[in-house]
Amino acid sequence: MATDLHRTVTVRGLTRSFDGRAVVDGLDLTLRAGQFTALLGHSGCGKSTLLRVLAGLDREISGTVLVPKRRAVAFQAPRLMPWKRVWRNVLLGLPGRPDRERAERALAEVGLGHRSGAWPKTLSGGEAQRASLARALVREPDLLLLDEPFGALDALTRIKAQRLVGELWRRRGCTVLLVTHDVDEALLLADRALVMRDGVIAYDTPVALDRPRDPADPGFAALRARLLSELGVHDAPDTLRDAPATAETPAPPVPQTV
Ligand SMILES: Nc1ncnc2c1ncn2[C@@H]1O[C@H](COP(=O)(O)OP(=O)(O)OP(=O)(O)O)[C@@H](O)[C@H]1O
Repeated sequence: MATDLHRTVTVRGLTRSFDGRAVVDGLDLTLRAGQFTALLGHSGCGKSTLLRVLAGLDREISGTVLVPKRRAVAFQAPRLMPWKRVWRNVLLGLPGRPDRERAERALAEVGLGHRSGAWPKTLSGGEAQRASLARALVREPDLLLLDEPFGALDALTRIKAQRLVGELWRRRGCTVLLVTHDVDEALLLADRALVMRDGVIAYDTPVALDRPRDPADPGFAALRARLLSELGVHDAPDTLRDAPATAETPAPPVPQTV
């Protein structure tokens, strides 16, 4: 494991513009070694842009960005090459001779050791997402960047995948930045939550709750309400109080995502 310094992220005055419009606009951010941070914000506010910069996928920037050398990213779409078996997908882009055992160790870590020789099209959505996670883990990242990795999964698979990421983070001790639209997901997993707005980190709060997290915990509910308010979403209980449900007008679904 690298030293704390090598697992830290430091961003100062980061600006990224598209067609003369600054999507990220003088952003400052420090991520401590081993910290699990969730990044929330409205669609189009620049979360993925920031993540791509941290991943080294976008260098048309101004400002200072110091990130661990060993970093890996997993996206909402698993992005597996259909013509390569799962284990070869896991090793994609790594230098040296393909080492199937190495790929299988990473696949075993995400509970997919038995699908190593499969073709991507034969995997379920959750399995494909786990394969994509194995591809990130095989790089032994000091910084793991996750861009809505559970967004396309059904509810049950999503819960399992969230638990898996939580376990992997505890086991690996890497610094994690998770982009999500789901406030509850942020509070279940992260020990810090950020809200991005107007190209900067507009709100930054520790999530100092006992683990495993319990949405019924008053502290959880309070943070949830605060984050939803930062995101400009009215909290569900208030909405329900304002407009009590009747038999004819069932209660609206509880908003959890933005
Ligand atoms: N390559 C690009 N060329 C032009 N504009 C871009 C490019 N990439 C992103 N943008 C613009 O930058 C803004 C921020 O995009 P970004 O994908 O970072 O938002 P986001 O917060 O991740 O959104 P979402 O939550 O919907 O994924 C958007 O207005 C988007 O259209």
